[in-house]
Amino acid sequence: MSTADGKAVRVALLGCGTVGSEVARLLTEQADELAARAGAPVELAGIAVRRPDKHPELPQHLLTADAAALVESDVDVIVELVGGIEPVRTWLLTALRKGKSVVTANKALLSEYSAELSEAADSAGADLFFEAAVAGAIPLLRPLRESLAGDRITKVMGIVNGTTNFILSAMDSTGAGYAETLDEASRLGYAEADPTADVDGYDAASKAAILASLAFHSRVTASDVHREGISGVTSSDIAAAKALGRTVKLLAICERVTADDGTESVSARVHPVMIPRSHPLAGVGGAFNAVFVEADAAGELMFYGQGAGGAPTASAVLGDLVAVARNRVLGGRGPRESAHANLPVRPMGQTPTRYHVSLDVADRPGVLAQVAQVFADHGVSIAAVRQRDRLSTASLVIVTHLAPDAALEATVREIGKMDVVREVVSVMRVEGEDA
Ligand SMILES: NC(=O)C1=CN([C@@H]2O[C@H](COP(=O)(O)OP(=O)(O)OC[C@H]3O[C@@H](n4cnc5c(N)ncnc54)[C@H](O)[C@@H]3O)[C@@H](O)[C@H]2O)C=CC1
Ligand SMILES: N[C@@H](CC=O)C(=O)O
Ligand code: NA
Repeated sequence: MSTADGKAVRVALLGCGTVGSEVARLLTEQADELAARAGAPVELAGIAVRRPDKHPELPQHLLTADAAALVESDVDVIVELVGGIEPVRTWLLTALRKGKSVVTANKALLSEYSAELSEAADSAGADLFFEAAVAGAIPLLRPLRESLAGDRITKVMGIVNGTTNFILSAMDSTGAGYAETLDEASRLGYAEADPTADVDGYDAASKAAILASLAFHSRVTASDVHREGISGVTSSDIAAAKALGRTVKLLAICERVTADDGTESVSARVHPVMIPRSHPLAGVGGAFNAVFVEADAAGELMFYGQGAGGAPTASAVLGDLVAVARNRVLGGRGPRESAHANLPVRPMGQTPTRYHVSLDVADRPGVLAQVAQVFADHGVSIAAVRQRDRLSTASLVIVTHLAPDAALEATVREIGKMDVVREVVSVMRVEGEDA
């Protein structure tokens, strides 16, 4: 299997859809360049697809529907671009246990099974690389794992799902409808095979789990991540945000939280937020992704670029493939995963957040005081209040200071039941402003 003797690095490509077809194209078109960079030819030895008869454009002698057999064949590296958990998990474990390296973009799999996959890679001395799994083309996982390995990361926050950002950007700028924008995102190759993974926040939650694990040297799985998608974001929310000079984004937020007694935990969450239109994340449109990283010594860093689509994602896959090939040529392997800190995950209810609450209330003396009292009863401090009168109704906008999320949720629940409250127009968490 070793290629230290200068033999070609033989690659099995599993899946040749939106991303896989671009990987196959780049591997073929840039064969000479890649060989020069890797130190040996990087040879496409086989391509597994569900229906080989549907791919007249691909070299027919390489095609197979039997991915398991291709994994077992004489190949050095598996590039997995099929997606989903099984049978992919079994294929990749088989490959790793036989010492074959793996490059994958499969965040759904990694966010639940990275411990098992990394252990298999470690035991066999193989590489397991997945830069394409988070924020597509943007080099983000390698900087977290390698460049920032000597620093102490405190926060990773950003837009990590292109499909939902594409939809929210369109709703904000043109007022376009939700369904038509989602169809367009699927047509452009941004959405997952089942787009509910995007709109319900599962895809972003998987990415948050991968980011939190790497940033905080701990094991965070997708099921540890608090998840809310964008299907509940209404035109009232967008309008309420606009009226206050804010916009709505779906963010993944991973934080190191230090309790009063000094103990540390990790908070990982995905939900829609209002951010000021002047915030750098507010200007990130379409399927672009952007991620802020805060570290003790480095300060603030921002990573920006194309987070979805065939060619951008293929760029990250090819980068990993060249790294794996180089390691094969030199006879070593790349940096391992580190989960030594083993920090616990903090429940969402105990995570400090801030809320924006927009209400229509009866325009009578004392109503504002009654509403404010409910916040006080739950220990929630108000940062700003704005009131506008409209005939017998007043529109009230309240922004809180930081408070445990459970206290904020309970406050909003109680306010919704008050007689003087005609309608709870919009409730959303706020980020990117001084608390
Ligand atoms: N499309 C995008 O923008 C991005 C996708 N990803 C990830 O990349 C992976 C692939 O995504 P896409 O290319 O969009 O998917 P896709 O649906 O376009 O392609 C999937 C490919 O897998 C093949 N396949 C499915 N079942 C198979 C089986 N049992 N045996 C052999 N081949 C099989 C299909 O024939 C197809 O060629 C997924 O894990 C996805 O989450 C990651 C980042 C961005
Ligand atoms: N469906 C994903 C693709 C990239 O990971 C997205 O929309 O971001
Ligand atoms: Na990336």
